[in-house]
Amino acid sequence: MHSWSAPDIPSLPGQGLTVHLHDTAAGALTPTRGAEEPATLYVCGITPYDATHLGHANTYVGFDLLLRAWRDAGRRVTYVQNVTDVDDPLLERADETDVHWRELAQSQTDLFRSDMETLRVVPPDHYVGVVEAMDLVVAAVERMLADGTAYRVPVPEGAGGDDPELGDVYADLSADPLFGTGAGLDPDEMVKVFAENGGDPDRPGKRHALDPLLWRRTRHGEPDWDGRSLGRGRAGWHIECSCIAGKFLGQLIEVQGGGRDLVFPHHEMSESHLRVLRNVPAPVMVHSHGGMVAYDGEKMSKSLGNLVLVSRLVDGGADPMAVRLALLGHHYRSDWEYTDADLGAAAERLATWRRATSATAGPAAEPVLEQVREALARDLDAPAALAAVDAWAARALAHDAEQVDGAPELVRRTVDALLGVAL
Ligand SMILES: Nc1ncnc2c1ncn2[C@@H]1O[C@H](COS(=O)(=O)NC(=O)[C@@H](N)CS)[C@@H](O)[C@H]1O
Ligand SMILES: [Zn+2]
Repeated sequence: MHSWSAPDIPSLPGQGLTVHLHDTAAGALTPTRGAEEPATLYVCGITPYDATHLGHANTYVGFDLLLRAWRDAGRRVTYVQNVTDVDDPLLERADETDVHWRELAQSQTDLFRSDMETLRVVPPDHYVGVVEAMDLVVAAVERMLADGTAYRVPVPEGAGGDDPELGDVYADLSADPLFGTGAGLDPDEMVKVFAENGGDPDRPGKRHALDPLLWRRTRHGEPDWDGRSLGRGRAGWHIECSCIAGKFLGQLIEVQGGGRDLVFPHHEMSESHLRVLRNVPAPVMVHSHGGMVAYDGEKMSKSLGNLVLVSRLVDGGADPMAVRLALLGHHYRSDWEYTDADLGAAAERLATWRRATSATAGPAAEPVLEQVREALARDLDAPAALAAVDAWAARALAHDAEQVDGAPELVRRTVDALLGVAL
């Protein structure tokens, strides 16, 4: 699947610092690797409907900072993102809105791509839909059945499909002694959160309540794919990301990223499947999660319908760079409530920065570059980076500092390359 066109990233003098990121599993700041190591990043992509709300955008702009900081630090990055272009919630939404699920997925993925371009988010090197990756999932699930780390559960009576005795396939989590060590939840909480996020802890025939679905056999009226020895059906949610990340990122996923709502069950399960398939204890080095964006007092989400869409803001006249700055004004890991005032304040900041960098001379810019680099290296502290640029702009507009030729141009390049904001 094609991704989207990449924004220019201007070069900067010198080189960025080693990026430290908060690791959800360790609960601590963790250094990512040095310039000599190729960087591998997996960020879970959208389930394509109601795209692109500010919650989605908050997450992808957040990891865009990581990608930009890594490149500034001289690292070669391989970035992979999936699209969950078939899944229960997508099929439900397609039914509700009487749109064919393929059409819904296609149009919403197109809208997402154009929103990412509008926000100047650097595209992934591999943008992969689960539909096009179905064979990867079939091969992985056949392996797990052969290794005894997965098992079949009979399909409910009358669910439809050929040879129902083949059954759905579940992962046997007891094959992974490290399961659950990432999320920091006790067993009861895990069962509760699992059930709230598409899990089926009470399904008869399962060995353990938390065992996740790997392969769902054909059901009446649902799309299905050739599962070879599994029988026709479709991929489970978590194994999809294990397979797509595993295929393109080789032995180590340096950063597995997403919003905090993916910590459990999704990222815990995806990593568990990779441990079992690869027989390694730590397929993921840093577990990185962004905060939740709310609106009208509730987490912005499809089901609640309290969505603020990037495209609607921009169609309404908002400068995309003001939208991006509104997001950058909040630390990527913080939960926050979007208000229209956020956009207003960001538009003002944008106008101030544009005014301050329109001159040919201004206060020295090297300190700003250094402060922005330090801020991003410290767990992508965008608010601190914005404050450093604010301070420079105030001095530039007050004309109370030495006037260095070309300084405004270096500030423009710094803000563009590291924050993705075109002035
Ligand atoms: N309100 C929100 N605030 C911040 N991030 C959000 C919000 N809602 C969703 N996200 C993030 O946006 C990304 C896409 O979410 S999604 O469309 O529901 N799709 C999925 O979670 C799956 N396709 C991942 S494989 C995820 O990383 C999710 O954590
Ligand atoms: Zn995922």
